[in-house]
Amino acid sequence: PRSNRPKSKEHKRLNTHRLVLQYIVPCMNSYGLCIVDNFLGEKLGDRIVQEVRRVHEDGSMQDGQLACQTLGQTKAIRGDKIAWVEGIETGCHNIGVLLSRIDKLITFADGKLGSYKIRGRHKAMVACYPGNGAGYVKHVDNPNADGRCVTCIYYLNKNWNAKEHGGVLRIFPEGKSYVADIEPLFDRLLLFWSDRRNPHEVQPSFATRYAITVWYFDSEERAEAKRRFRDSTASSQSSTTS
Ligand SMILES: Cc1cc(NC(=O)CCC(=O)O)nc(C)c1Br
Ligand SMILES: [Fe+3]
Repeated sequence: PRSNRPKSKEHKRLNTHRLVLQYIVPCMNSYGLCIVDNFLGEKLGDRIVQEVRRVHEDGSMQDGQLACQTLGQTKAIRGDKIAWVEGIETGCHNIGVLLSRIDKLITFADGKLGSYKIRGRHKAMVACYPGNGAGYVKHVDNPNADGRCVTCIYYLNKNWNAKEHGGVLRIFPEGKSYVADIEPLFDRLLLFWSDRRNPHEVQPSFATRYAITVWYFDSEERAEAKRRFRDSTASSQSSTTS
């Protein structure tokens, strides 16, 4: 049947173009966040879930670094375990395909997402909330102009029921009277501005909750952040040597 006929390359390219220009760009510029459901389709989505499960079961995930230093009950602050993945490691091929598909979206959108010029990104952060009721305290991804401009999160959780499992990502768009409650649903891609416009939290999760996050850099802000970092380390070295 036509439905599973392989889409021509050109056909797929036009689909991406339309998705970006008619939906993602206007949505980001109006609301500062955007949800794309059924991003890759079930087959590829399933393969990515399998790879993430193996990364988790191989024990290659470490406890996420603390969102803020609190003595004693550190576990209560960060329950998620994370692993940094480029997508070229053995057994991570499909995670690599996901990253190249998100890269294509961002490249198509370049120049139209705010006034950002995006020329690079972080490695992907594969995260797992173990479902013990842990979540993630409210925070801003990039509060001090470290260069990150867009946060992209790909969710991998089939049959997720927020009533029962919690794990909702709640975004508090700055200056708005509403909050955005986003369920971490399978094959869902979420994009939002990484700066103070989008404080967010993960509500307590009561089932295993997987997500893959990539942060894209604005070239100017990133270069400036590197300059500031170089100056600060240089000055601290000079003060120690003097
Ligand atoms: C390590 C780290 C994780 C996160 N994750 C979330 O905000 C959760 C998003 C979701 O899974 O819905 N954010 C920051 C700023 C750092 Br750093
Ligand atoms: Fe975050």
